[in-house]
Amino acid sequence: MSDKDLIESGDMKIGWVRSHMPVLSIIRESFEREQPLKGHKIAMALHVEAKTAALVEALAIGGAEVAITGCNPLSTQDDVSAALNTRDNIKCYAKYDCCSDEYYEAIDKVLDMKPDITIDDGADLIFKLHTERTDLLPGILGGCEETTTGIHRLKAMEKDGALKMPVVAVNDAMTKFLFDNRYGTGQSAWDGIMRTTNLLVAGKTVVIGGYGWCGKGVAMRASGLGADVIVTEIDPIRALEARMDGHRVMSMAEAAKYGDIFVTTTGNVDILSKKHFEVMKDGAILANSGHFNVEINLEELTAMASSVRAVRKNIKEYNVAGKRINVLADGRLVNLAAGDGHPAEVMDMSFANQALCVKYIAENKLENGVHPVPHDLDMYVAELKLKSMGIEIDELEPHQTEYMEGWECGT
Ligand SMILES: NC(=O)c1ccc[n+]([C@@H]2O[C@H](COP(=O)([O-])OP(=O)(O)OC[C@H]3O[C@@H](n4cnc5c(N)ncnc54)[C@H](O)[C@@H]3O)[C@@H](O)[C@H]2O)c1
Ligand SMILES: N[C@@H](CCSC[C@H]1O[C@@H](n2cnc3c(=O)[nH]cnc32)[C@H](O)[C@@H]1O)C(=O)O
Repeated sequence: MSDKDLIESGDMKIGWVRSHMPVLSIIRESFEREQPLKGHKIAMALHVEAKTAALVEALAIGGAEVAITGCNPLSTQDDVSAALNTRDNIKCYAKYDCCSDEYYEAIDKVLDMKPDITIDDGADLIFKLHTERTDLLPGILGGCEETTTGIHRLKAMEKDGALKMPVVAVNDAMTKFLFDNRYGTGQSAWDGIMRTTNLLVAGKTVVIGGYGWCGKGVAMRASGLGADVIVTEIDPIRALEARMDGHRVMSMAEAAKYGDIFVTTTGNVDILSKKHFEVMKDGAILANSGHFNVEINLEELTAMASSVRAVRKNIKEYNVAGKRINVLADGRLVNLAAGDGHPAEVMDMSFANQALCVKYIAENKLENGVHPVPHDLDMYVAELKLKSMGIEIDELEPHQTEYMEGWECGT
């Protein structure tokens, strides 16, 4: 594609999602009027695709200078990256399928702007700031973190006394994880798997590793598509939830024998490894929708395989003792590396939280450590979303408040 065609294609994608992100649009309009980010420099490492571009535009329109790169070597859409580079006060360094060196070089380039605010998805920028770029830490007002695993990583740093900046845990806003992780991953993981394989889900046995917010969504949609769902867990409560939601629950050692399609959503390593590959059926399909490329142990699978070949775009077939094991998108997030990521209406709420939290960091002096998203911001996003959907809800009447708060008439 020529540069002109790339930019045109990126602009079209951004225009489409912008018109389906009403909450972010309202925030963008207020940012344009009030310029709350004037003079701020924002460094970002997020999936560079159209919804992220809509967030980047809102921040730049709010007065900020923005530099962005990817947070996953396979999720960047080069047309969106090209379109972003035509905008004032925005520089994008992300490139699809970059090698590891290029990936980390781009993170350095973003940090070269000397940001005062960061936005991460997986804590790559913050990790770099605390290792090779510590000279920049005194200039940092704070950062935002988009995802569950990033927050685990930051809380571990905080516990060790290693976290030297404030970070807002955007993932933990209710208007983020209850919708993005559950309904977003629930839909987009299946979108990625179905468009990549062009196979039927109905009648298949689907094994979901992990029954957290992502796992619940992926399992719920698999059931809806007609699959027989098996869940694996390490947490007894979540295992019980899965069972009572109607799924079978067992160990992965057992489930590995039955699965036609496996989807990992744990944020943990080695959910699928040698002992599982050994007992899998011929033709099993493996996808990850959790974290980086660590949930499926591809090193072990490669070592076991007599041959590996590409059988379709984003599908590699490993021949293991005469059985074919198919891995989607090199074990990276199937919804982003083999699809377009979450639906726009879901990212609308996630990125509304990001925009409001960036403003919150710009306007408040926060202590070093991991901070929750302020409850009123979370509620504001929910209210705007409901309004954009044309939904009205009831309000407590004074006597109902009195009843709920009193103890005299409780029986
Ligand atoms: N694909 C996406 O777009 C997307 C969206 C949101 C979050 N994520 C990522 O997905 C992962 C899960 O996020 P979440 O919000 O669902 O987290 P969560 O903490 O709610 O759920 C993770 C679940 O995995 C379980 N688990 C951990 N180790 C396990 C093991 N060895 N076997 C079986 N289960 C195990 C945990 O008990 C937990 O119930 C994180 O890495 C997060 O960053 C991806
Ligand atoms: N960067 C790591 C960490 C997981 S990304 C998971 C996050 O991606 C976010 N996400 C999912 N879909 C999209 C999208 O379409 N655009 C931007 N971000 C997305 C979502 O909010 C979730 O918390 C990795 O690539 O493996």
